[in-house]
Amino acid sequence: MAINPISIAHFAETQLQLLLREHEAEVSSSTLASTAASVSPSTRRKLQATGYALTGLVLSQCRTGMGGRVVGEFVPDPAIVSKREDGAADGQPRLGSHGIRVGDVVRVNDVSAGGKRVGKDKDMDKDGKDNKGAEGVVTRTGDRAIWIAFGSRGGGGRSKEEDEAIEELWGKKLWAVKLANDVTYRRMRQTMEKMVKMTEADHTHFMRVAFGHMTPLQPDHDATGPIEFMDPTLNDSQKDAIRFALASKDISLIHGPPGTGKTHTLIELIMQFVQQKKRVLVCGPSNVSVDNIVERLAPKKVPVVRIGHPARLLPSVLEHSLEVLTQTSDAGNIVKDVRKEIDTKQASIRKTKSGRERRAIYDDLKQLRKEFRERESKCVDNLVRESSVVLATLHGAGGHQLKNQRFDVVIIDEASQALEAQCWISLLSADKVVLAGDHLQLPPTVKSTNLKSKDGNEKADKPNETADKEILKGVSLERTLFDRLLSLHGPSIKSMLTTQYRMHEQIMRFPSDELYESKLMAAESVKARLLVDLPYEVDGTDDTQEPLVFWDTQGGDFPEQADDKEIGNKEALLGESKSNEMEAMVVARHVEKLIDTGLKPEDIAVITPYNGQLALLSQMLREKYPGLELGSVDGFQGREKEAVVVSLVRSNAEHEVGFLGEKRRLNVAMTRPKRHLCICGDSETISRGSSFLKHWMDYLEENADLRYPDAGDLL
Ligand SMILES: Nc1ncnc2c1ncn2[C@@H]1O[C@H](COP(=O)(O)OP(=O)(O)OP(=O)(O)O)[C@@H](O)[C@H]1O
Repeated sequence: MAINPISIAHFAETQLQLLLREHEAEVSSSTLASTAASVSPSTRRKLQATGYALTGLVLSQCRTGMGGRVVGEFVPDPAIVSKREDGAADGQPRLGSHGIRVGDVVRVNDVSAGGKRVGKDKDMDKDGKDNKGAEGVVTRTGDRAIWIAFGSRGGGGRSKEEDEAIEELWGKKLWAVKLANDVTYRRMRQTMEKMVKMTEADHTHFMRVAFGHMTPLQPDHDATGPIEFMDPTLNDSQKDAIRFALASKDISLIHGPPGTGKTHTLIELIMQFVQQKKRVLVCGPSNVSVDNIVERLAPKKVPVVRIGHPARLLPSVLEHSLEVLTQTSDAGNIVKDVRKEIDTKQASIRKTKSGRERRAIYDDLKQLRKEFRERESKCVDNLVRESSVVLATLHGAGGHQLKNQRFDVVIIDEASQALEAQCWISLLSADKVVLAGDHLQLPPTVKSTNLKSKDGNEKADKPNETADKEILKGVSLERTLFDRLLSLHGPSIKSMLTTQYRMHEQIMRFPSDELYESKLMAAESVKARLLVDLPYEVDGTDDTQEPLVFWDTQGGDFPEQADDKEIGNKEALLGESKSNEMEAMVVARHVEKLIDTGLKPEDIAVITPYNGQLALLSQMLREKYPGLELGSVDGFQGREKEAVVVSLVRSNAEHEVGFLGEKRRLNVAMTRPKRHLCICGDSETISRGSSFLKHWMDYLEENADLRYPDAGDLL
């Protein structure tokens, strides 16, 4: 029987519209929108100062790197350096300070490419040729040089235009500018376009279930038989989740509340699939989420291959990267010779003056490259086919390496942090999916809409008749696949991990009761841990022997301030920011007292939902305690610390709580600490925000060590 079916084509069309709007919002909020080829020297310097550019470069050498990409080495322009006199004592010129990092996509351009030229030929050089520079990915940065890999498609698949663009850089004064990386957007768009075009007959069983045309099939436990777990440390809820995911015929969700060992569980699940001779594609929304799994899987000796640009991978997982395997494995030998030949030819272009000879070399190169592509694609295909486990980011799964590859199952970690369209990039290649995540923490950041809803997750976990309508109205990109499936099919498609290995029981109790149906249990090893029990010397004080402290600033002496000034780019997303200077002083004093006990600043995090407050707290604390971590609540998702101090900021006569009303944000804030959580806020204002906030304030009043700061004392 069908339940609230959603038309797949209509869904994809709506997503396309929403994605377009999101992309436009992203581009327009990006400083880089205005930095096409031509900018003035002062803008270039400004861009360097704000971390977006690196000026005063020349190309010093080129070689063919991994995947047949050309890697250019860029060094400071000797002319500029001698003028600036900032060469090092050893006479080697150094790059100025800049914010370009490994993995950034950059465009390298001739400084004279634009400048004063304006109007329609601003991107043209003197010959009227298009002069957009060369785009690449930063592979390494050093004091004296920066290395950039060119060739977007890799695999020697550079086009003639790309080659020429690189050639053009020789002998020129250059600068590099960071570009917005729109690969993710492009791949989502392609996937949605594909889904729009599908006919009914193209829809797999799994797709029909995902859109409510069919109900999920019953899990088949008989088919999987008795399971022998390899990891002896797994707890019962983890084992149940693994059994459930193995037996599922189409969709299963692993719901992992904070600290419950989602990744730990996924590693065993992957191993079990491998033992059953299944091919598994493992994805996550970020490179870090994927590398985290590669690192933990690698010691298990299963053949794994990680797809992705080597510059963006953790060094520890490089040996499993497809591009490295293409070179180091036996299969890789067949491409080596051709690459050498390409290198030699490439180098000879520079020595050739005559245009005719150059053209001849380009023709040869074209042939060689074709050969390279064919051989490499065969090699890549073999390597991918021979691997039981392929790992990639969700958008990486849309790359050419996985074209036409089918998998028995796709596993997506941190699925509740991915846009649904992003998930579908990987999902079209399999008939079964396992999603791991927690829909009660924050969804991915979306710029084109605002996360200000007061009851962001009110509907989660309940079959929701209006889910389909909502999507068709195009209300939200923030609704994740994880959340939508749960609403569509109800909790029978999920299995929840219930033992958490992070928080003291008293820190865990409120989120467990309020959001996780009181199902969370604190593992024996963590339930009673206090700061004073840390393995290094910490004095026993009111703070270090107390898991939960509430500094209640009620009474009107700790009022918030509206912060109109721009503090960071995120302001556009967060709206006008707020701060609270008096409350910041309470936070600072608490931090000082903790550090006075011997607690290391590295073991403390101060987090707040408001950027205005973050800026204020940074001014007060950053210099004094460099090891202390200061951040936004949103940015701290997925992290943990021994002690966490949360500054709630809001304190006003109108009882406005703004986006404290989003309980997923508060859930993230209160579930980061292991041994000590200190909340600073005005219970009067906050308890009027929502029933959730009221319950929280009541809980803190009853269970926390309640303290009332004296404003006079602080001043
Ligand atoms: N069955 C277990 N027995 C003992 N420790 C465990 C078990 N499962 C997980 N842990 C520990 O719990 C911590 C969190 O586990 P893991 O890193 O797998 O979780 P995660 O899914 O990445 O994070 P989170 O659960 O916070 O989303 C780790 O320190 C891990 O060693």
